[in-house]
Amino acid sequence: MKIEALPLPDVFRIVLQPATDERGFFARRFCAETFASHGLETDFVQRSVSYNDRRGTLRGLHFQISPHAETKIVRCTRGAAFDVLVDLRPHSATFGRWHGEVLTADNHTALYIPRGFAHGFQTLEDRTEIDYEITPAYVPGFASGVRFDDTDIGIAWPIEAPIMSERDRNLATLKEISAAESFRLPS
Ligand SMILES: Cc1cn([C@H]2C[C@H](O)[C@@H](COP(=O)(O)OP(=O)(O)O[C@H]3O[C@@H](C)C(=O)[C@@H](O)[C@H]3O)O2)c(=O)[nH]c1=O
Repeated sequence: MKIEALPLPDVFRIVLQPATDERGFFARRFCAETFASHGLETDFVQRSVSYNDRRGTLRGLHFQISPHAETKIVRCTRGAAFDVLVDLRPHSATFGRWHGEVLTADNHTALYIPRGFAHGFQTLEDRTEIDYEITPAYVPGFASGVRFDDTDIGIAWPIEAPIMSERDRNLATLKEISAAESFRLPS
């Protein structure tokens, strides 16, 4: 497994290094020692799956507010998705900046998204499945998010007219979140 730094601090790409033979391959996709040596969390307490019927489905941008902010490992196990994370750490030099990667069932790539970031994705194929490893445990009342089309973030989503939940369409902008006392960031 290779752990590669990405343009935003503390975000990593995890790429499998398959040992291939005539049967197929074997590859490690989690190693506590390797993760710890890169300063990454090792105690993921929940695994979840997101199944999406249609190409163009967009979920996000989501985060859990403090003190239940989550660290996630995200991979695609079926189909393909454009996966996006946004730095929402108020004191970060890259606050408000986004990064996107294409994850597919075949490119054997996962993203490590630390607490303090918002996360979302848009599916590039029908019947796309996204697999999560999450820590700490999900707490429903602490779910929050920021608008997918916030112009201050400026994400270049690949497919127009996304299929989305009403909740996600009505999320606040980063400016609204930062200005309102009742809104809180993930850290
Ligand atoms: C996210 C989540 C939801 N749930 C429940 C709450 C709700 O009843 C149902 C569906 O939840 P949602 O509508 O929030 O699912 P969804 O819109 O897919 O939310 C997910 O979006 C992506 C972008 C992420 O980054 C995830 O962490 C998560 O926020 O599942 C859990 O039990 N555990 C979880 O970790």
